[in-house]
Amino acid sequence: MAHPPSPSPSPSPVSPPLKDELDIVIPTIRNLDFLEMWRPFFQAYHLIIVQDGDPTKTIRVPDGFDYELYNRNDVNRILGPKASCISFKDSACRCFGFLVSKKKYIFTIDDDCFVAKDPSGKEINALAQHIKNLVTPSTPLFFNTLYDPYREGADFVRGYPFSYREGVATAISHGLWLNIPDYDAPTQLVKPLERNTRFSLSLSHFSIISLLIVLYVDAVMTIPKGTLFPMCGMNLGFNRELIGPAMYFGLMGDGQPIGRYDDMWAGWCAKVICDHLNLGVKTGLPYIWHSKASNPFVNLKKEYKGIYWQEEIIPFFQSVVLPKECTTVQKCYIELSKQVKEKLNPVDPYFEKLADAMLTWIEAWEELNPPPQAAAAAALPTATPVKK
Ligand SMILES: O=c1ccn([C@@H]2O[C@H](COP(=O)(O)OP(=O)(O)O[C@H]3O[C@@H](CO)[C@H](O)[C@H]3O)[C@@H](O)[C@H]2O)c(=O)[nH]1
Ligand SMILES: [Mn+2]
Repeated sequence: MAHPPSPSPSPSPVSPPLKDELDIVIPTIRNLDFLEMWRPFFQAYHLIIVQDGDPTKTIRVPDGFDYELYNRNDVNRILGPKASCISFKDSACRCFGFLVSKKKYIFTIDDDCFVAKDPSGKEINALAQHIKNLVTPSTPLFFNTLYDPYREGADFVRGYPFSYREGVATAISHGLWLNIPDYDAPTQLVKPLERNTRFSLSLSHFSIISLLIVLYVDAVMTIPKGTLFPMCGMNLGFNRELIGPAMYFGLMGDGQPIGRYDDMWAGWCAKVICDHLNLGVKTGLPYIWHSKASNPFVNLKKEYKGIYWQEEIIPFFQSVVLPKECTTVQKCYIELSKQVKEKLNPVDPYFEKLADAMLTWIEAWEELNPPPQAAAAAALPTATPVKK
């Protein structure tokens, strides 16, 4: 008789992907009860919480999470005068978490973003999808009409050059949102009730049910080289080793003439640099459920200058040419800062301040993230987080 099959060894518990190579960065002004819903997906990972606003306020973090928390006093203590480049009273403060992290990957999420469900009703593990997006190549050089060719069940279509099929390394994974889409204030004002949901039923005339099938698009696509995009920071993953120094969220909020363009600024700078360094940016899955409709009138006050400035900022980024000597993100960023100062200063003196802050950011980045050989030599003091 054939030997009965030996019982397969009980599968070792699968370790969450990139568990020790990824930090989750959360900017916050409120208690982090939202983490309860994310617990199954986030608990295995280290969190970096950047507390904005009043540092004397205590932020409640649910038990069982491994985290370090930084408030404004910590930012000032760790960066000294360089703290001037980290925004106050704006979600832009999140980039401090990118600075102090020591991991290869970052996932950043807002505290009013919850677990969404896909059309089958299954809960979406947004973190796992970002990881998939980041560890598979991008295709910025030639558009694949079946979108992500590396996805299960897809591939490159006929006519897609084989010489391009290896793709390029993916630097950024940009996720989307159900319920409250990331609209600017004017759009939010004119469409106060619009929700991006799988569907919503509205009864009219008691007999007709109109299904508002709004956008759950089951796709991940690479943003083509040479094309900018509006990067939203609320559901965003990136490879910190590939593009980290470009993920500066600018000077926003308190004391600044503009707010809520932090992620946009970072996205425009990062995309121009990704294009120059042949790195990829993806957008699409995963979706999160965005719950908070921030006050459009307050938002309008913060973002109105950005709404007309961007009509000059976008042509600037579209015209940026980075010299071939710019072979690292830092060199690209320093060159970009020079061009910002020269070409955007006529738009508003704010851009001279922003260009200087971009340089301060790079100095801070290099101080906290020295290249390995320099670190060994200098054994620089690293950030001493509030360990919990
Ligand atoms: O002064 C502040 C205000 C907020 N935060 C934290 O930042 C995120 C986003 O804040 P919130 O969700 O309240 O505001 P939204 O209008 O929905 O944000 C959208 O606009 C972008 C702003 O740049 C943002 O990425 C989008 O989600 C929350 O975690 C707040 O706690 C803060 O740190 N400081
Ligand atoms: Mn929000």
